[in-house]
Amino acid sequence: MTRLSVNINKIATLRNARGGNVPDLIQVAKDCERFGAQGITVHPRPDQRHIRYNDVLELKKVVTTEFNVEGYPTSSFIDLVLKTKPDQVTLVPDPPEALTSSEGWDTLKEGDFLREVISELNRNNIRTSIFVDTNLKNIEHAANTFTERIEFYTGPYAEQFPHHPNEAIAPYIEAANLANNLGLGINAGHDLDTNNLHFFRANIKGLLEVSIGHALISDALYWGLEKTIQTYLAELNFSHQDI
Ligand SMILES: CC(=O)[C@@H](O)[C@H](O)COP(=O)(O)O
Ligand SMILES: NCC(=O)COP(=O)(O)O
Repeated sequence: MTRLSVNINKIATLRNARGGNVPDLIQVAKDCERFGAQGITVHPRPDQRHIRYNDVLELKKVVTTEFNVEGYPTSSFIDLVLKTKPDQVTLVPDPPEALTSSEGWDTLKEGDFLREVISELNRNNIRTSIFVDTNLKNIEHAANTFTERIEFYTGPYAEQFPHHPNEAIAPYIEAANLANNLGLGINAGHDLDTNNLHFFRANIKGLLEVSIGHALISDALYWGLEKTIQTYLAELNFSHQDI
């Protein structure tokens, strides 16, 4: 089964535009779960332009599904997640000024750093996932970092999919096979949407979780949040009633 974790960064972007509490991030997280989401993802960035550190702490109090916090492991991020104790932390190698995530870890070069951070999270019973591209060397070395899971950066897949779907998925199939052989759990995310999700899910063996924000929240403007979440769940091959 592939779980859908809804990334609610964009709800915070909208809220922050006016300085008040509309839309209410906490209520949206609860409603995503009520509509069938099996997880909530947030990615607090250093400038807190969307998710604020306090949001993470408040969300922890209400999220009853899997709570996944993504980010670059600065000392303040590590302090935050140790205090919050989410179900999963996804480590992403974003520089502070990044517009959005656009690459995975170099797991050889950053191996010592990742091992140190992941060991600390493991000691605190927090599952880790690390954001990676499909370079097989990066998958191989990911297995030496003590991480339980990897998250495939699916931006390049999403970009190529409309023109050459088979070419777009090929490196992910190969990387997923290697990850499965190495015993790494597989998550995926970035620019997944209703056009490209089903094909990705159908081709990647052992896909445990997708986290989706930008396209899903944009679709919700037209279809409403409930119908949108139902639609994404259907693309993942199971419906609300089956959960
Ligand atoms: C790791 C990843 O792909 C997502 O967290 C994505 O970067 C969303 O972050 P933004 O909402 O800040 O673009
Ligand atoms: N980990 C990926 C994520 O949470 C959402 O990415 P996107 O759907 O906003 O591109």
